[in-house]
Amino acid sequence: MHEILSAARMRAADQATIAGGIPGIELMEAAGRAVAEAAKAMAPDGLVHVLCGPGNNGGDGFVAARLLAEAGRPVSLSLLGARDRLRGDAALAAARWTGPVHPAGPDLPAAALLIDALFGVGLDRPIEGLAAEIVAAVNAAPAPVLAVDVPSGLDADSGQPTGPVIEAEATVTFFRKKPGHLLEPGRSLRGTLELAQIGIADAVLAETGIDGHENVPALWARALPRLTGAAHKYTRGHVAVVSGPATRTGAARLAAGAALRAGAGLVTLASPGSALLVNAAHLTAVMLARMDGPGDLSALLADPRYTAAVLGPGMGLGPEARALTEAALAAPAALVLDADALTQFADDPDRLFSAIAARPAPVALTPHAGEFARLFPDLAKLPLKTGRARAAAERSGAVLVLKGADTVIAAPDGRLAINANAPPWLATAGSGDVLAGIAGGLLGQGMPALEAAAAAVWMHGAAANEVGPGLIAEDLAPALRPVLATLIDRNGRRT
Ligand SMILES: NC(=O)C1=CN([C@@H]2O[C@H](COP(=O)(O)OP(=O)(O)OC[C@H]3O[C@@H](n4cnc5c(N)ncnc54)[C@H](OP(=O)(O)O)[C@@H]3O)[C@@H](O)[C@H]2O)[C@@H](O)CC1
Ligand SMILES: [K+]
Repeated sequence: MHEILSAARMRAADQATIAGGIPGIELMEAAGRAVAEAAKAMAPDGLVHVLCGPGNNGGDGFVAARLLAEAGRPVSLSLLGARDRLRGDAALAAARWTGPVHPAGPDLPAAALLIDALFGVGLDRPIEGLAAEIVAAVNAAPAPVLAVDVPSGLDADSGQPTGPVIEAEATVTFFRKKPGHLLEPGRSLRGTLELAQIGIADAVLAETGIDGHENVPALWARALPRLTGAAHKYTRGHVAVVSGPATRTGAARLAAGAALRAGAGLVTLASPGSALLVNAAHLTAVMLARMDGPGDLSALLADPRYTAAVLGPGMGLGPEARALTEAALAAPAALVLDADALTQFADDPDRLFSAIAARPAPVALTPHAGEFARLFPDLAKLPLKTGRARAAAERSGAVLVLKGADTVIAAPDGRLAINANAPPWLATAGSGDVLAGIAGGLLGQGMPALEAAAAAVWMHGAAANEVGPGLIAEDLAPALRPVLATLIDRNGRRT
């Protein structure tokens, strides 16, 4: 249920189902029924006004209107375009509606609920003219809006509005979610999301292919590190985190604390001598090692007990900092490269990618949009965030975590997950440092790279939801405890 389908793949799934012998009108009846049920739950009484468009999205609206009326609800319906121009299943659905069909316009009745069945995945250009006036009127109306499939005006693949767009309280979509339900601003515009099954068999996915998955624990829970009775701290991995200079140490400490909370057995902060005292003053369970330059870091990481290293948070730019990252790339440990450790390669991204290709252990890159554009200037122009992440993972040979409110995680082999559990209060100073630390902690326990990165992003969002508004980055690592408790039981077994 967590696969994601583009608009084109969703159309292919509809068509394959219809070709397999299930009439399209049956799918539409099921879709309309799901919308009618959602409408009843949202507005238990009062008038429901259904706005129907000229295609099959409008057809779903006709079905929902009929079923609500049959259930005794007051319903009114308006249609954008002429009734005699409806085609196929939409025409069939309209023929079963016996109530009046009003011409759609910006004058809306005082309703308890508005159903937006104007445009679905068939939208292929910006909404304008009369339809745009209707969208504005719907958004200004006091009644909540239930969108059919996608809020009208939203591009189902990118999550971007194509122009005027409906702001919905809730959306009912069919068979599988579309990327635009999870990518911002689509995720905000669709309100709460309900996924309804309408008679399309799961087996059709083998034919259509998928565009990725929603990032949910089912994707990676089985790859979580397993704690056995025989576990001791040395079997749980040892993570090195590279500290910045004396005036910029907090970011690395945030990452180190998060790596420990994520389950790494040992975490060592590799600190320049000049920053040892300030780091020492703040550390307890995290250990401290003096590291004055790339030679020291190479010597430290040559010890195979170091299973992962995290570089970037607070690290700084310039040749010395870059030499540290080069040293880590040449070491055997798995790596998380974040922030400055990425920007260090802006002048020569191919140097980073060839170093990644030459090392056996995995690398996760965790850029935000700005850092991404420095490493992948051409890919940053691709229209879809999913396409940007996928292409960058393929080029770099690393697991790519393209951060944001809608973080996309992609592997070089094409696997991709869109994360959708991050609350807005996670956008705060130091939040990214904690994410890098969680990813390092999971990689250090031997979790495969895509799974570790996806799990880290999800846990980060879940921890932020535990904390709630007012969160500061220091709150995140402690909040991993209740999050981990939902994933790993007291016997160390994955739940
Ligand atoms: N049997 C099935 O397949 C099932 C489909 N299902 C449902 O169908 C939906 C997809 O239906 P769809 O493909 O007919 O497209 P839809 O979103 O209704 O819009 C296309 C219409 O709008 C028009 N148009 C487009 N853009 C426009 C614009 N900016 N401004 C103005 N007009 C514009 C375009 O006309 P055009 O002018 O381009 O000829 C066309 O008439 C899907 O989201 C789901 O809800 C479910 O019931 C399950 C079974
Ligand atoms: K719609």
